[in-house]
Amino acid sequence: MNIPVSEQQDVNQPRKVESIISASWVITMNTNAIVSANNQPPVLQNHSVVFDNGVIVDILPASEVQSRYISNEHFQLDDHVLMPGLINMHGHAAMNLFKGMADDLPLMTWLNEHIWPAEAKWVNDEFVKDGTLLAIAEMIRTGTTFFSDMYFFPETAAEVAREHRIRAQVCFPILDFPTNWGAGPEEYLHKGLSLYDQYKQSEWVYVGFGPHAPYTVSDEPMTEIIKLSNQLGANVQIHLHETAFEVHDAVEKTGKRPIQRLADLGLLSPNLQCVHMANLDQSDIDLIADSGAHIVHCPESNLKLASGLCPVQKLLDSGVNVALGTDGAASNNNLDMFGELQSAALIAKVAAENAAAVNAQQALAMATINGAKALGLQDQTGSLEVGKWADMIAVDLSAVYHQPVYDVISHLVYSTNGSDVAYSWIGGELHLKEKQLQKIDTVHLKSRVKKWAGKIKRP
Ligand SMILES: CSC[C@H]1O[C@@H](n2cnc3c(O)ncnc32)[C@H](O)[C@@H]1O
Ligand SMILES: [Zn+2]
Repeated sequence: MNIPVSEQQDVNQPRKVESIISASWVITMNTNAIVSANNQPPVLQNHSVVFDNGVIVDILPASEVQSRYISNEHFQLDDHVLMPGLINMHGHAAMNLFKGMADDLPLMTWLNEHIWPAEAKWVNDEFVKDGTLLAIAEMIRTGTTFFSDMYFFPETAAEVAREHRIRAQVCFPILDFPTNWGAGPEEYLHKGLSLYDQYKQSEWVYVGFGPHAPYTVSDEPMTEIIKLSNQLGANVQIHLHETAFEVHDAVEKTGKRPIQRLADLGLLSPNLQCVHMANLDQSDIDLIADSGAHIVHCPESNLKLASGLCPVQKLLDSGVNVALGTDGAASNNNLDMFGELQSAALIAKVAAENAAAVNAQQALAMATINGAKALGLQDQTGSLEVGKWADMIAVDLSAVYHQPVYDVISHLVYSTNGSDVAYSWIGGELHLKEKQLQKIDTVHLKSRVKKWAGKIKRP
């Protein structure tokens, strides 16, 4: 191939690139490194990550970067940890507008008596537009670069994510009954498939199927979902085994535990993401492990709604991929993935009656590379590696309350929260700089949200 002389690279000259980020610590979460000696991902001291066209091109000691690369943009982040952006694998973004509306209730009372009536009254296209942007602002501010959503008006959530340049998996809802978004399963599937078509080439928005739960989706639509998702190779996300009531009620009505029913229908596959799984026995774990389906653990929602404890260590020991999600802000009540990964590490110890259960590295993996695996995008995101998207964040450890820093991984899991996130890049685009959102007009957003709050009020 003939390269024009003007474009030829002199091997001795520094290569011109889009951006260079140098930080005191770099945690790559490289998949191979995680399984290296002591299961400890390496912490690279004083390293630089170099990216061009939104993709990582090099990770090297900061002392070598000047001689190899040249860029108009070089961030020198002392006392910061550079790491992969967090992946929030389950939520209902627009529900941010219902935050604090119905607290201290168990799941079915919360849903039947508060949330579903409120959704019937308020949820429309405008609600989803403003609520989703509010959620995106919180997620970017606290370190999330990829989120998964399951809510009504998914075309609006997808558009808000696309417009604001955050990556998203948008699972369109399917239920047996009508809602403000559609008349029933046929219409949900029809609208969802056209949304899938719209984004099938996108590297930012991934459309998946969102059957709400086993107790709201009967066999006929479930079978249709299985057929269509297999044809397309699309992901499916479902709330599953969230409460003991769900499991007992299913056994009483169908003679089967919910996951057994779904297995018999043919839903279990590596394209399936099972959310919650807070009430499991060994037969459930075996079904998941054998199928290659993924689990999305939502520890804070499970605690708040008193749903149960997901046996994360047992699942990991069985070879199941466990990712992490916040669930919606009406059952959490925030979207801070640093808080979530701390909760995940702490609760696992009580659940397993073992302080060594879900150590800091495993918790961090759940919030990064395991999310990417659940999405089927582990070659694109979830760790900092050459050739992957530049989806990354820098966490500021300079505050007095972070001193001393012996082990940055311990700090990130046990003593950091989302407000310590100072920088965020998605596909190399700068979204957060010195803790300030760069692409969202928060003054305008807050005034829109205040208007909603004035109308909705807490009953
Ligand atoms: C089909 S759109 C999403 C639907 O799910 C409701 N929801 C929110 N959190 C939970 C949960 O923890 N379990 C079950 N359903 C949940 C949400 O309000 C929407 O109606
Ligand atoms: Zn949920």
